[in-house]
Amino acid sequence: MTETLLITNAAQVVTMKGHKDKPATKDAMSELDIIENGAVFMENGKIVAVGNDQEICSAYKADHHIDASGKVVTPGLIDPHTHLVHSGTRENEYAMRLKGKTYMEIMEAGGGIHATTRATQAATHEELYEQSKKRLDQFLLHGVTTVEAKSGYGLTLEHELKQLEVVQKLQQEHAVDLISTFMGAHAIPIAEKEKPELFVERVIQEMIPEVAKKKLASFNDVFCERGVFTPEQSRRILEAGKKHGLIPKIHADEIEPYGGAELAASIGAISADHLLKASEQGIKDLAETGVIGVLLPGTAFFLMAEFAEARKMIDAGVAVALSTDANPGSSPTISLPFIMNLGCLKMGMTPEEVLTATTINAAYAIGCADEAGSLEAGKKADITIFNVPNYLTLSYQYGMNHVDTVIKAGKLVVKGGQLQ
Ligand SMILES: N=CN[C@@H](CCC(=O)O)C(=O)O
Ligand SMILES: [Zn+2]
Repeated sequence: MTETLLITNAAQVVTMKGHKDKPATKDAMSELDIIENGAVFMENGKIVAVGNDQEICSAYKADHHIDASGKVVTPGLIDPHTHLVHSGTRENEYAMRLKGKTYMEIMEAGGGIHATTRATQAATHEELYEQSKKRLDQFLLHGVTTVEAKSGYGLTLEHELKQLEVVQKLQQEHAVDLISTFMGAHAIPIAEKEKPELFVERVIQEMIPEVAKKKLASFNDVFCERGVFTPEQSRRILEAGKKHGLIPKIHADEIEPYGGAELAASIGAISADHLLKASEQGIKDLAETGVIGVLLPGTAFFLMAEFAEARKMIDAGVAVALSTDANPGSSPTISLPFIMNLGCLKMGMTPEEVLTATTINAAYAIGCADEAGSLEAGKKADITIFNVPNYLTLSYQYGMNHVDTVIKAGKLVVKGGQLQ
């Protein structure tokens, strides 16, 4: 039986169309394709037509209607970098940092990622599932319909698989679409601190082949940072992933310039993430090779660090995407709309650019732009309706949740700001 739904009378429909083959760069990041007094018709979970209200309403009849008068319709937002599946919180470390300890000092003393690894290792599959499901519900309530999720708090084959299996189960059972990334190289376990090479070999020989065999991830990510994985170790881990069909991603140049952006460009990564301290050469390399810069301003905000140079990157031709980096240590938030505020206020981006960075460019950063990230015929009917009169208000009023309605694959999943 066909299921049809029509959104009518929207103050603005932001389609984001026109970025078919590649992410938006430079001026194209400001091309939103806005339809005033717009409408969207969808059938069986897919978008059929987007256009002016009168045209669409006279051409299509639907079983269900949503009146979007006075509201803004956008593609469902996409978060391309999260550490969704984990156990526990680290507010104690937050208090330590407020007194002057640094993120890396806390990690070197056995806290940080190690603390969350202990908690995640101790948690059962069911416990991790329940905690992560609650976070996904919150993402949905904030207008996000696709979320990338990394492992990396297991650090043994058994516990990395456990995290990835939770992602897989959530993908099957939750409305939000999940894209899975293996990140066994998130930290060197404390017990192996003196023999990092043994751990690198274990990631390469033991973990990557098993993750690939079980088809539990699409991407392979490494924390390339002084005191964690060197550029040379990172390269080996990412090359090994490539041999098993895992596409490289890199946590690059977060704390200091370390050649992460350069490595991302030379190895053909789909994205380089963080980039707070990316070098001039690194930015140039990303632009030339088309590696997407996934910027995480919530992390700079929460770690009280300098923000990534988004303006410089966009002007240099880097395709920029934005993400929450949702995790318990460096960015405990799920609010992608707040990240949009930070993009404008702290990184020199425009309201148009932050919308591009959380829709179509975010989709490209996790390889799903063929079916998400814009409102175009044939794509999944993933749609967010904001209770604001125009898109500018989204990045103007900050720290507020304006989400009214979310439609996922043609189904109403949030109505009046409430989960259905
Ligand atoms: N920097 C490395 N990984 C995460 C933080 C993980 C944590 O602190 O638990 C990040 O992207 O910020
Ligand atoms: Zn991260």
